[in-house]
Amino acid sequence: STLSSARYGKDNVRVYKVQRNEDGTQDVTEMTVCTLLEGDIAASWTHSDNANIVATDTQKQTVYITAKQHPVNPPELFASILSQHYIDTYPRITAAHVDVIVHRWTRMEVEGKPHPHSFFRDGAETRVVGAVARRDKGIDVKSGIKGLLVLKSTGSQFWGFHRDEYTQLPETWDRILSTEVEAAWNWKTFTGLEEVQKEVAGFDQAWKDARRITMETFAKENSPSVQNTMYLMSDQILAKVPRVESVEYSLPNKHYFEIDLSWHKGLKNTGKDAEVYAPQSDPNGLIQCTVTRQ
Ligand SMILES: O=c1[nH]c(=O)c2nn[nH]c2[nH]1
Repeated sequence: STLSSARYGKDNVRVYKVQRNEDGTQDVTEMTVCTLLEGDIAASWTHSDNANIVATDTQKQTVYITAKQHPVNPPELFASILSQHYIDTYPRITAAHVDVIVHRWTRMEVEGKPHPHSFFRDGAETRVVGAVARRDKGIDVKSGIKGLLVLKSTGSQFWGFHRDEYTQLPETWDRILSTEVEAAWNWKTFTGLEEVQKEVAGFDQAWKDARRITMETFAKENSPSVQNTMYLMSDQILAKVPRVESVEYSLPNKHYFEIDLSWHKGLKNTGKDAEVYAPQSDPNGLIQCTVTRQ
């Protein structure tokens, strides 16, 4: 046998960092980090030789120390610093993958004012980042949104699709549309940390733009399909963020089925009379795309 590929590290490293500001307010960041290393490490798999293995526990400690000694925001900067650390520190490591999931702690409004040090978790939505530092090849950064659950009660259609003896789905010009947004945008490779540092303001702006574009397009478009709507979202993000080379969406179609209640005294609850629906846990549609610059 031959070892065709290998990477290893520590997953689910939970990190919280507080920033105590001059004005007495405090900011918090909570993330879950995964680091995976590649390089001249095959001997650990094939010859029980661990000489070049940076232990996963060492990687966990490195996450904590890096979070203490460097900014954790924007997550693209933190992930890039952490991944580049492995290339700079361990000659046998050739690639370091760092994935960061940032959880939401939204500042509370108390008596009409932002509270200096109290926050709440407004949803399972996360901001996600993947950074890969490769020796002598720069740093690739992928930013994204996960778990943003949205629904619209109308303004969604699906008709004109192929019909044959397997097709039961009726065409619709007015349906509920719900999805859990997974979106990502890939940045042009950074030559190194200096170039990442120059983009720091751009990372937060891009995340705000991508999140706004996603929700605005979802809300405003009378969607002819999930496919078309996600393409319009991607196109706008590419137009807004010149340094992004491609945009990816993966959108489950979380169905809400009409319930025919006509068996009960002729109760009308389908078509234009539909008001009570059955939300479906499964199965779900899944629509995916990658859109790149022309
Ligand atoms: O937006 C949609 N796209 C599809 O491909 C599909 N198939 N069934 N329902 C659907 N809705």
